[in-house]
Amino acid sequence: MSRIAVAGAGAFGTALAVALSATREVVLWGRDAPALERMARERGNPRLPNVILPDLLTITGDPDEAFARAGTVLLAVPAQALRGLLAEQGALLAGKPLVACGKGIDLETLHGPSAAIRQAIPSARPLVLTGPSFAADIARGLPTALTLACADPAEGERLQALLATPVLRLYRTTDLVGAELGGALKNVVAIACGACIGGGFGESARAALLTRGFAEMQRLALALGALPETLMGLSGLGDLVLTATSDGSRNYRHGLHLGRGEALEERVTVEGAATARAAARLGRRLGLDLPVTEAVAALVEGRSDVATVLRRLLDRPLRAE
Ligand SMILES: NC(=O)c1ccc[n+]([C@@H]2O[C@H](COP(=O)([O-])OP(=O)(O)OC[C@H]3O[C@@H](n4cnc5c(N)ncnc54)[C@H](O)[C@@H]3O)[C@@H](O)[C@H]2O)c1
Ligand SMILES: O=P(O)(O)OC[C@H](O)CO
Repeated sequence: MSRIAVAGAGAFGTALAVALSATREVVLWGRDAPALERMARERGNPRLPNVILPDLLTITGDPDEAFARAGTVLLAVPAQALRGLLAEQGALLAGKPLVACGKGIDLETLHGPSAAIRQAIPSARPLVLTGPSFAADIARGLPTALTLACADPAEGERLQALLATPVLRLYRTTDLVGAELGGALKNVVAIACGACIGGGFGESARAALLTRGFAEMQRLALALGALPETLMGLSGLGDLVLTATSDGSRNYRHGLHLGRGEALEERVTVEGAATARAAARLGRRLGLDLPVTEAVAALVEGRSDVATVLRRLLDRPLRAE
């Protein structure tokens, strides 16, 4: 079965469905029936302005129609919603390759998406698709390169061929933990970088935060079993560079608003907020020093403000790099 189902009809799920439906049979499934009817009628998604949904793309709210005949399912829901989705649709998703496209750590279990899949649906085979990519760029057919992680090299190669397009270039790895942690943790550092610019501390300070934040990403990911080279690739450094320097990123913009003391955007997915709290808990559990992560956790929990957390970072004892 070469049919691909995409679960989650937000910006990213829709963008992936648009990109893949040029050459594959794709069905896009979501949970919000009125929004899906509107998308099917108007051939558009308000989260992706000016993108026309191809006629060949099937849009449905019926899980049976979406998943029963699908050979591969892409899971494009926010990290805090993944466990719920897996619990609801477990019977239809059993035994299939499930490609996690979300970027975050579950706040309750402290699991990344591959462990969440393994725990909820033991017969499913988890993969991770991650890397620097704005949904709008993918949907418009702009060139993009991502990491596809799969524990089984043969299955990874098969899925790489299935999901790559002439403009969506996929690199393979077997390091699921490294790929998913790079994608999750860069959102935390992006909030820090946005807050730095929003607070008026300048681009030199942002470069320092990006670099020291990356050191933390590596520290935590390696402690959890990731390979160093994965963090140096698209899913880690690559995505960090995009997300921590562009106000196209919702995480970076969240930081900008925090730094400026402005109202936060409503009904916008900001994965780094919950993931900062989850990563801080993991770091404390493992006895790791994660000062940037702790600073972002304090900001998003409202325990501190940008000037105070920056002062605290600067006042840390001097040390070797
Ligand atoms: N937007 C991007 O540029 C982009 C790029 C790469 C990765 N991602 C990742 O993709 C994930 C989704 O982000 P997005 O941009 O699509 O967010 P979004 O806010 O645009 O959409 C999220 C969608 O998930 C749906 N959803 C939530 N809980 C659900 C559930 N239990 N069952 C079914 N659907 C559910 C919502 O209805 C919504 O349609 C995030 O983890 C994000 O980090 C996004
Ligand atoms: O808008 P953001 O901050 O969720 O970032 C989107 C993608 O993850 C960038 O690779």
